[in-house]
Amino acid sequence: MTGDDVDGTGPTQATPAEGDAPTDLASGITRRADAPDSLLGGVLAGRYRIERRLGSGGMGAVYAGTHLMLDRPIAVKVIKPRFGDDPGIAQRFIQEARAASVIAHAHVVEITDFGETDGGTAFFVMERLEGEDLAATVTREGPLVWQRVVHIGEQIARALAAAHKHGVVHRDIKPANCFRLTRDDDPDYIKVLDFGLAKVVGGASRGGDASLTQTGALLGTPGYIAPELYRGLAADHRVDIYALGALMHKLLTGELPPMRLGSDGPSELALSTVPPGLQAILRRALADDPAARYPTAQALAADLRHLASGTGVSLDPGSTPPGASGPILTVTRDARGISFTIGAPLLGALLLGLGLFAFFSLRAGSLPPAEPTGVPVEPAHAAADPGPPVVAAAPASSEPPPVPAAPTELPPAEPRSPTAPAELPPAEPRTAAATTEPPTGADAEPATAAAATSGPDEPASPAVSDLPKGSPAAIQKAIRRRCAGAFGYTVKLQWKADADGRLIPGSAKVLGPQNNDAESCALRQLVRSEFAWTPGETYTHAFKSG
Ligand SMILES: Nc1ncnc2c1ncn2[C@@H]1O[C@H](COP(=O)(O)OP(=O)(O)OP(=O)(O)O)[C@@H](O)[C@H]1O
Repeated sequence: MTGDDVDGTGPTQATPAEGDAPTDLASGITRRADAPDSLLGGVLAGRYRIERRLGSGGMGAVYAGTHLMLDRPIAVKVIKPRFGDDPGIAQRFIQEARAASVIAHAHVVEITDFGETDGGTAFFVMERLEGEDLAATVTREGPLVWQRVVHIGEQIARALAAAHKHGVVHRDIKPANCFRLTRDDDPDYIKVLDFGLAKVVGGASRGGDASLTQTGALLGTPGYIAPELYRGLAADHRVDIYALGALMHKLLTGELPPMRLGSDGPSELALSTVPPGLQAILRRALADDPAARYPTAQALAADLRHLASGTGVSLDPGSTPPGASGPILTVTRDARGISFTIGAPLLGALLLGLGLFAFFSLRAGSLPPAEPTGVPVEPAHAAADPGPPVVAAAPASSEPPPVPAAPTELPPAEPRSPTAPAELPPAEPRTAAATTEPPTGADAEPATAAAATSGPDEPASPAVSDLPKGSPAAIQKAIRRRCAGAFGYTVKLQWKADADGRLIPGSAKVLGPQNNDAESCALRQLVRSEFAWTPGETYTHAFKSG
């Protein structure tokens, strides 16, 4: 919930012409009535006055309004016009709103109404919250003290536990979808937003009448997506547990989890001020193998509660904190916190073709195959490839997961990334060294600053206009900042971008023998970066630092 406009159109604050009478949008069939900005000043469904726009995200815009009869503040999420061309999207939007509305939990935003205008614009009505989302909090305040993170994490875990009991998997847990408000003197009271809505967007992007049962896409926000989804394996509610682990990591360190929570990883340093009990919780939530993860959000909430109350963390017997099996993947994400989807067949072909998941395959040899448990999220490749998954699914956990009330499935999707425009040049390996565009990730700094740090050893720059957001120069800047003390010679890096312009996990490598701390540090910074590049590009970059 960043409020950023992912379409690049910018949040519009248009108001109706002066003197305009309120429009009853429930009876309005015209496109004008359904265009989001024309909602301002109107009355939706005969009872909700729409007053101002709070922000917009990937699938819709959110407006502040008032329930006219009850004189009560409300917020309305209205589907975006571009989804209006999909005949099924409004139906799915409402289905998800209906599913989310039954969760009824203190830490889940309350959905009080939903519907569709005659013009086909779907909407749902929520309680209006006063505060900000956690993305805004961490951007403004930086890393939070661990006690706050434990408190916040426990509330989200409880919300997830309630949702999972109803068969609802969130699929897009991230700071932007967790709203922070003050309640009963608690300034960190959390309400989770947008349950199940990632699924709706995924189904929409194929166009036509995609149904809830269609599969074939990987949904979520890079950095928060569980490894089993990347592998195209059967997945379940534990993808939410992984995402919550990533969210807590982000709140604690300001960064997404590294590729692995190895003993010498940068995250170890980042987490060094965190109590060992919390580190163990994070490793277990972020376990690469879902079976090593918390089996339920309830179990995660219980451990967070134990930690908060000083009674220690009660890890299940036999479930080793998965320090050696921490998250393998950290994937780039857009700095504006925008969700996107990756077409799984394409991703799979890339990964297989390039051999980038050799590491996964090696690890998978030690994993016994098993059926997924709990609320299923269908594998990303299911529609395109009905054969067995490349890597065995995780074994069932010792603790029974909640019984799903209504299994949810993953609909197909196309990338939502705004950073992969169609007009970008075709993919061809190249070397890049400078940019005039600002990087888009957490390490973002002004391009001029990045360019200023470009050393004499950098390869010749291509046409500046060719360079995408998140250039090698920006990477260099970020790496220098993080690893500067260890450098003193030339480091050569290579990495590849996927079809959405995101770094392909495992593609980043140091050219030549990687045998020292500086190279390791540079590599880690690269794979943890949140930049985006031209889709399909291979990049090589050499620079001197120190
Ligand atoms: N119930 C609510 N009460 C108050 N403000 C809200 C509520 N729901 C959302 N908002 C505000 O509306 C803004 C836009 O919400 P929206 O869900 O469209 O953003 P997003 O999470 O970035 O989008 P998406 O999840 O679709 O990618 C949020 O940043 C938040 O400030």
